[in-house]
Amino acid sequence: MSQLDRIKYPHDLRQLKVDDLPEVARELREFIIDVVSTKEGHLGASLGVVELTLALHYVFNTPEDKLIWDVGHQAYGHKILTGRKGNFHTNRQLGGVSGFPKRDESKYDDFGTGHSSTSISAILGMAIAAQLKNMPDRHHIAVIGDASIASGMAFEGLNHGGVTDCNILIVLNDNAIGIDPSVGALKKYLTNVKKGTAKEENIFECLNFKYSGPIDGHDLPALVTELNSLKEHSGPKLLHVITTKGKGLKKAEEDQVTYHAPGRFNKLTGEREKNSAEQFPAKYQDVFGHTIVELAKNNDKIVGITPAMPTGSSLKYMMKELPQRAFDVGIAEQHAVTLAAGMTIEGFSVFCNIYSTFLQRAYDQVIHDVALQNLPVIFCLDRSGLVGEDGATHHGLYDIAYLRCIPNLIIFAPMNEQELRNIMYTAQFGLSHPIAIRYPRGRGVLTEWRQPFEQIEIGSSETLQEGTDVAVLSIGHIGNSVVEAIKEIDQPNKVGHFNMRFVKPLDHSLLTKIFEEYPHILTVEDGCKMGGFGSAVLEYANEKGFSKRVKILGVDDTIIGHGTVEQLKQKAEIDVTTIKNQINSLIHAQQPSS
Ligand SMILES: Cc1ncc(C[n+]2csc(CCOP(=O)(O)OP(=O)(O)O)c2C)c(N)n1
Ligand SMILES: CC(=O)[C@@H](O)[C@H](O)COP(=O)(O)O
Ligand SMILES: [Mg+2]
Repeated sequence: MSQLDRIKYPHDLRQLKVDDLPEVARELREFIIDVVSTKEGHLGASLGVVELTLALHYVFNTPEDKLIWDVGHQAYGHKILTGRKGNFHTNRQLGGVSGFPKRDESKYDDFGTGHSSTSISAILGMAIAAQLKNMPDRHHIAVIGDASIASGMAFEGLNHGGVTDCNILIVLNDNAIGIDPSVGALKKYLTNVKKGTAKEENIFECLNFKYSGPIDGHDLPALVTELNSLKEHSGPKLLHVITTKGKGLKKAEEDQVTYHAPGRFNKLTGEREKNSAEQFPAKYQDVFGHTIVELAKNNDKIVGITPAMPTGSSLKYMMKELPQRAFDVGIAEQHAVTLAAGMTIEGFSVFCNIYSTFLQRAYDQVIHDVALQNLPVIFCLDRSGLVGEDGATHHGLYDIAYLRCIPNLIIFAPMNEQELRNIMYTAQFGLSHPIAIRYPRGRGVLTEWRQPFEQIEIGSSETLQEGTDVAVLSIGHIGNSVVEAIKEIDQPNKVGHFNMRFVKPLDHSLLTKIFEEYPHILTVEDGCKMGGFGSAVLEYANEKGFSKRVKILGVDDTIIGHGTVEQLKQKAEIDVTTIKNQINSLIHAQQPSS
């Protein structure tokens, strides 16, 4: 039995001598590599904090002491040491262990994470509560990365924490990289601290934190000594540790961007599995990434912005080819939106690419800084709909609902790659309103997407087929599932299919015709039902006095967890089979009386 096998919970770890810990670290790293190499997931971040994870659980009395992992993609070691080693092979799979800390999964997961930069506020909340509850001996630790600490919310937490006497320890895990290399003035400052050339005053000390470090985050005895010493100091503290993302797997250390989440790989060599069908259909993100370069080469007013996702959004192509006009602003969604607003005022066509789930953080900026001033920012919302294995924290299910209620905003969802290109082409000339273009994670449907551009009329839909009994109104990529479903039914000529394209403005003349001509109406979307596209159709029908029933297929008012996109679509009942069954049952339903 290995050392690691003997550790079911941190209590077992604490029985070991410090000298035993490096061997546990070796085994833990090997175990993470072993599982992630076949089951996939986030790799580099967890490999980088193996020693830190062991040291924290060794020194502190978890779960009585509170420990929060910012983002949580680096918490695999934590999960394995806290009762989940046996199940870890189910990581990110349907019904299995979540890829992020989750309160209902373990009492060791003190706070649910997934989105970055929340840990300092949350741990401070717990620490203030401990004071109010007269629990002076409890320790409160947040581990946060160098990219995540540069985000506004983290600063807000530090700013507050520094004027308290709370027992909090912020561990800054500095590996100089986020998913892509870290950016910004703080990154430069931290680099100077590491080189020993920072100005006299330490930024964290100025904020009233007891600063210690930088120390080598892979040196277990040093970590244990430092943490034990910090444990004796009450009040706000920050420990700066230097780690290497991907530590222990050569390829992951050498190519940290790819090995953030590398997919399957050979656990001995680190070599990634080759996917022979990698070319077509193209990923939507790449269609965006290549198209913005193509457009920007002919239009010097085009600017691209990403908050810390150059690789995920594929803005990296523009950053390489037109670096003066493509900006990675770090994990700063709020700033990204308002920055875009400012540039738009100066006459630029700004494509602000933000994952649907991360735009949630910049909601007020979308309303206050963009929509109220009717600035024609072009939002590209990647990863809309169900994203799969990242699960609940990352699904882009709410954007239609949260954007639809904002005046001035146009909302468009392409059904395929060409529609994405065409709307980008259309928007670059400057619309009279801001626009949100939502598209999913993954691949489109076309074998040839680089076709000549065509302008799209705002508010126009596309009739894919006319029918007699059921009108299916789809929005975006999920329309392709409707096409498949119609192919599978016995009487396809009874079905009309309309690719609505715009959630806002809706194609009112088409809707009127549909309500007048079709006995049954079905709407299909890959977002939440409440306030979504189907709701918009219903509101229109209600306003115009159409009393026909509208059946809405979308995601119910419930949390959808992790699994493959296909499994989750089935669970949410927006998969091809459900669509087919719904159409069939409407074909066979009685004609409504009005
Ligand atoms: C609000 C938000 N924006 C973007 C992301 C996507 N994201 C996940 S991890 C990550 C980088 C985090 O870097 P860092 O904090 O340095 O941690 P490391 O991966 O280096 O351990 C980013 C940008 C996110 N999870 N949350
Ligand atoms: C942890 C995190 O937020 C990111 O790493 C996210 O998992 C990226 O998602 P994509 O794989 O869809 O780019
Ligand atoms: Mg980092």
